[in-house]
Amino acid sequence: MLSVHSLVKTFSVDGSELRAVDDLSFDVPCKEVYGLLGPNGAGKTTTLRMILGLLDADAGYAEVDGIQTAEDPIAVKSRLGFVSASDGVYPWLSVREMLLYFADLYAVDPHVAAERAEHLSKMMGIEKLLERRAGSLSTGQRQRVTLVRGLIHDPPVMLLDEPTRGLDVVGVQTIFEYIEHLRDAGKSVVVCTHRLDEAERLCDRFGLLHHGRLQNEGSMDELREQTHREHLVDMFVDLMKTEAA
Ligand SMILES: Nc1ncnc2c1ncn2[C@@H]1O[C@H](COP(=O)(O)OP(=O)(O)OP(=O)(O)O)[C@@H](O)[C@H]1O
Repeated sequence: MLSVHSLVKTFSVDGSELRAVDDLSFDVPCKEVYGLLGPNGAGKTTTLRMILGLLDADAGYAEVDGIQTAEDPIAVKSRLGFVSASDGVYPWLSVREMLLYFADLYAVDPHVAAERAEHLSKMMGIEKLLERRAGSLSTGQRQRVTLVRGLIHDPPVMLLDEPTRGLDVVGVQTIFEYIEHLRDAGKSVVVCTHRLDEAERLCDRFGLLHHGRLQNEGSMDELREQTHREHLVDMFVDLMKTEAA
């Protein structure tokens, strides 16, 4: 279970204050896929960075299974998996070496890690790539490897930042199956994406973020009731229009 409580982050930009995340709260229980959605600059990545403990919040906190990021960052990190479209790989390691290296960083028992690497690699269709140098992989292959890497310590909470960016249709389908697997495995999942059509199909609940604030939150049906709009894309256009007016 992931809980975010009244998170605030302000940056100093060109001598003025920019409130990137403004009193943001949301919960993601087990077995739920939560779409944290918003236009460019809405505050999604800043929120993820605070949850991960990579950035200190000015106020508020994130909590994983009852443990606050600021109180015990290592315990929280061990319960979080993070996959971003901009993740790099260690080019000179083989895929297997890299997976086992990450497992070791998370203090996963080597036997468990070896079995998990095999199992997850089969699930994501990368078992034939295990001995390949990571630097020689295509974008889509690399993305699959980072998805496996994010799960190697079996975290209860997964954060996915633009997981389908740069992928072909088969790659996108793989991500969909991966997210279904995460849900079935009882994990709390946060997905940030600009692909609103994909988000509609994938997520159980949504938080629509604009200027660091949650403007609407709920299931698709609840959002429709709140906004009188059928699809996320129209809800977003309305949000942007409010700003322009
Ligand atoms: N280190 C920083 N210093 C100053 N401003 C920052 C910093 N990081 C983010 N910002 C600003 O905070 C705001 C929110 O940025 P953030 O990256 O969280 O948005 P986002 O919703 O992830 O956007 P995108 O969809 O474009 O990735 C933006 O206006 C951005 O310019």
